[in-house]
Amino acid sequence: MRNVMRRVRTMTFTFLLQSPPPSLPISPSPQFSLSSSALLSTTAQRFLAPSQGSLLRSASIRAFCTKPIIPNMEDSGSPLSYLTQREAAEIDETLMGPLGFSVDQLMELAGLSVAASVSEVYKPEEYRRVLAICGPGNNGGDGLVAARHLHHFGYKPSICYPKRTAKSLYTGLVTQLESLSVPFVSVDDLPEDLSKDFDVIIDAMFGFSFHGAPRPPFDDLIRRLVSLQTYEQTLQKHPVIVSVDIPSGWNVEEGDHEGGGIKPDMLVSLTAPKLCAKRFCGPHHFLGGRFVPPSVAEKYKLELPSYPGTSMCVRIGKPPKVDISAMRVNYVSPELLEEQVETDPTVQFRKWFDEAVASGLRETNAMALCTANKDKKPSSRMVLLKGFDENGFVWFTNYESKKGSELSENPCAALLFYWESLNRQVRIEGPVERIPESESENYYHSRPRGSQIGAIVSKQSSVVPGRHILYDEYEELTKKYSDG
Ligand SMILES: NC(=O)C1=CN([C@@H]2O[C@H](COP(=O)(O)OP(=O)(O)OC[C@H]3O[C@@H](n4cnc5c(N)ncnc54)[C@H](OP(=O)(O)O)[C@@H]3O)[C@@H](O)[C@H]2O)[C@@H](O)CC1
Ligand SMILES: Cc1cc2nc3c(=O)[nH]c(=O)nc-3n(C[C@H](O)[C@H](O)[C@H](O)COP(=O)(O)O)c2cc1C
Ligand SMILES: Cc1ncc(COP(=O)(O)O)c(C=O)c1O
Ligand SMILES: [K+]
Repeated sequence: MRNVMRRVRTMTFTFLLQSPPPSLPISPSPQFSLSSSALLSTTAQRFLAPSQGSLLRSASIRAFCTKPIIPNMEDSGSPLSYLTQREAAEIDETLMGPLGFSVDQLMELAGLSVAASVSEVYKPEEYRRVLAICGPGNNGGDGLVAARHLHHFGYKPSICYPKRTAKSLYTGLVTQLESLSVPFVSVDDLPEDLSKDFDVIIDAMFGFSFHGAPRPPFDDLIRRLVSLQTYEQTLQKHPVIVSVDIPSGWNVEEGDHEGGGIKPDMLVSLTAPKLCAKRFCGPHHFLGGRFVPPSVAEKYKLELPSYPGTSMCVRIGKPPKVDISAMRVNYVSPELLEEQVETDPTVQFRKWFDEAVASGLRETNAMALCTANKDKKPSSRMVLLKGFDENGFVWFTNYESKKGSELSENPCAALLFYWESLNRQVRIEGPVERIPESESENYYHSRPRGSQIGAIVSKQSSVVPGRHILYDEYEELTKKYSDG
């Protein structure tokens, strides 16, 4: 039997509620309040002062730098097709002619793709206030639909729709938004500086039928979006601009050929990117409009990425380069006070575990298991917690794996749970022992057949000569034990 149980006898527990101030000073400062974080150590049977906890953390941030061995990662940039203005219009006609789509359908899917792209990058907790600036054509319609979906996704949209189209499709979209109490703001009522009132601006003024130079009032609105870029240098956070299909004011094929146009942070190309998208330099280029039938793709020789799972959008182009040192989250957590915490850490763990399960977290029982070999060289990996009580925490693994042999050499481990949406982590440290073989057997037999066979086939931590070896052995064992 390869999959067997381990139990860690608990020696140290640490319950940590994460709510530090945005930046952690290296030494304690008056900024630290008692509620900023709390650590509970049962080994010492006392609580560390919150500032001590934060200080430890900030000190360790500066103290350690590991040099991992990083494999060479090739850029897997796949070819992409770009449409001319004429091709875009032709595809539109084909979809709504011989292919039987209605404009309402396509607009709904386009607007949903825009909302999905926005919510993939700009989370409502941080980018709640959305302004959709909608033009007179279908691009404007996409903006109206996107705003409705964003409302349902938890954003707070407002609409600027200065040139309304009298067709029932558009009046319907307006009615739908009004029924959600989404405010419509006139150009005159919009602040000159849009940076204070909005976190996201959806640019849905013009799409692929744009020509010439923008006419009023859109020229002025585009100017306001351009001027946001000059605020960028002075303000820490400025509203992000999300352009629908075409950055408004850009030539559909040549892009921002005169310079001085808007520079969106996100472009959501619909159906396929238009030629101007080659000039897009922002960090987030997405494709939406998951409705292209194969005949259209073949006719226009469209090379498009496939959409993942059930998603309405897919990122195209390289993911943005991030400044890792600037990545941070503002933790907003309730206080964790000594008197709120159970004296028995197992009881406290049960409480937090149940809350994590109730909050809908996936794989609440996934935990990092850290071991070290006899030379004190540490290693870690995820395993699943399969039970716990006052005697310890139990998981299954393979005795012959790396972790298995490390635990034989050095029967001590650290476990770590991180429940991100709750801002909580639990650290557990202690000696490890094998649980009785009968318990292992019972658990093994409770597993699904596929997992049982998989565990036998998998020689954990060893090099696999090829995928087929695993498949073949899996097949063989499935046949061998077909009688149950
Ligand atoms: N299958 C697809 O591909 C799908 C396409 N979809 C969406 O449709 C978009 C194309 O829509 P569209 O054809 O209605 O054109 P769009 O660009 O929104 O605006 C035309 C309006 O703008 C006006 N206008 C033009 N120039 C101007 C100027 N300089 N200054 C001022 N106004 C100007 C023009 O007025 P006109 O000049 O004709 O008087 C007209 O009123 C496309 O990009 C995508 O977002 C999705 O919904 C579904 C799937
Ligand atoms: C979420 C998750 C849960 C896992 N659970 C287990 C587990 O319960 N037992 C196990 O042996 N491996 C589990 N694995 C695989 C291990 O992380 C690891 O890849 C494997 O056990 C080999 O580790 P080692 O070479 O360090 O011994 C899990 C992986 C993930 C991502
Ligand atoms: C290698 C390995 N073993 C065991 C498990 C846990 O499986 P089970 O829930 O059947 O014990 C996992 C889960 O991801 C795993 O990846
Ligand atoms: K646009």
